[in-house]
Amino acid sequence: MERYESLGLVGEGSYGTVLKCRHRDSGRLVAIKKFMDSDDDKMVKKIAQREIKLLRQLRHGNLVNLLEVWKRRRRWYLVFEFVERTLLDDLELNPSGLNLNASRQYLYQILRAAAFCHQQNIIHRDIKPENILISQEGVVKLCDFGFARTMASPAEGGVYTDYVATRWYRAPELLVGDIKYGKPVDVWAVGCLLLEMLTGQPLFPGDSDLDQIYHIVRCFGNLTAHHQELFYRNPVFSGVRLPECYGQVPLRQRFPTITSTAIDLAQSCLQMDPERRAQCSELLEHPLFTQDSFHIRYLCVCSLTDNSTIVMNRLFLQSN
Ligand SMILES: Nc1ncnc2c1ncn2[C@@H]1O[C@H](COP(=O)(O)OP(=O)(O)OP(=O)(O)O)[C@@H](O)[C@H]1O
Repeated sequence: MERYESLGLVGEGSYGTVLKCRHRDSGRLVAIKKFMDSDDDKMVKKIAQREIKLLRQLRHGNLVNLLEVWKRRRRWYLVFEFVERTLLDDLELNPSGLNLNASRQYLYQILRAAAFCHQQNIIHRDIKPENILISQEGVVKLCDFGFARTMASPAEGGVYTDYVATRWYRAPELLVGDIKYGKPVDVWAVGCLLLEMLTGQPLFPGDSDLDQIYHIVRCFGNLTAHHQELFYRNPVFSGVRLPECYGQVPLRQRFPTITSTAIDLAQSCLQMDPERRAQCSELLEHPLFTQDSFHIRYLCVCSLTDNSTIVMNRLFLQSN
């Protein structure tokens, strides 16, 4: 840590803090994620080790780049390239939403990041505005792999038992407690993000898990039969009835001014049945990105970092 000068706190998460720092020799700006004491707390240890393992495996222009890792006095330190702001900052500056071009440029890169993770059989499980970093050049970098994990193997029964995802972006299968979920949970979160970018407001701002289900049911109608069954079997909801939905308000009716192409993409993400949700790789081919004025240009600027191992890709975007 002596090699870095701290420039202040940029983030505080459940398992530690993130500091903006400058490398004293090179002057390079970095973000250092300092985990809490990991020897006392098993959860912190698990999250830190999982994040390190996955980040070492994941190198992509739209994922935050891990530069260095060390452990000192029972704490893990993760050094990342520094990225100027988050999508949450942009949304706070634009309370009535971002314009269509900005939204789809961000969305395209979020989908590239998620498609890459999915290709590697990794589910992010916590896609939300705070975890979308945006550089000065408009390059999106997905961060926070503390909850991400590799797909459960058939030997594990394809099941996951740990708790995931910030409530507002949580898919129906997670809300009812399905332990056999998969990549579609990230696709659901992406659908919520798209509409939040276009309106400036969270799509389903539930204040409890039950309220979250209510928001979803009010928009899309009843949960699937399988999810209803899981809900009634889940001890967390014992004695509770599923919200009855009178007067459904579909997306097109709720957002009449949003272009139908964007609504169509959101609908493909927000299918109640995870099996019916589109895959990220398919969504990259959606007309929202292939039609008229959307043009994306990649320029790969490759530069070797201090330890000569990491190649940084820069992505420049241009919209005509
Ligand atoms: N590389 C980076 N550059 C700039 N800021 C960053 C970087 N990485 C993280 N941050 C900031 O720090 C915040 C917390 O980071 P991160 O989500 O990785 O930590 P966490 O402890 O896992 O948080 P959470 O409790 O939300 O899971 C981010 O929301 C972002 O504002």
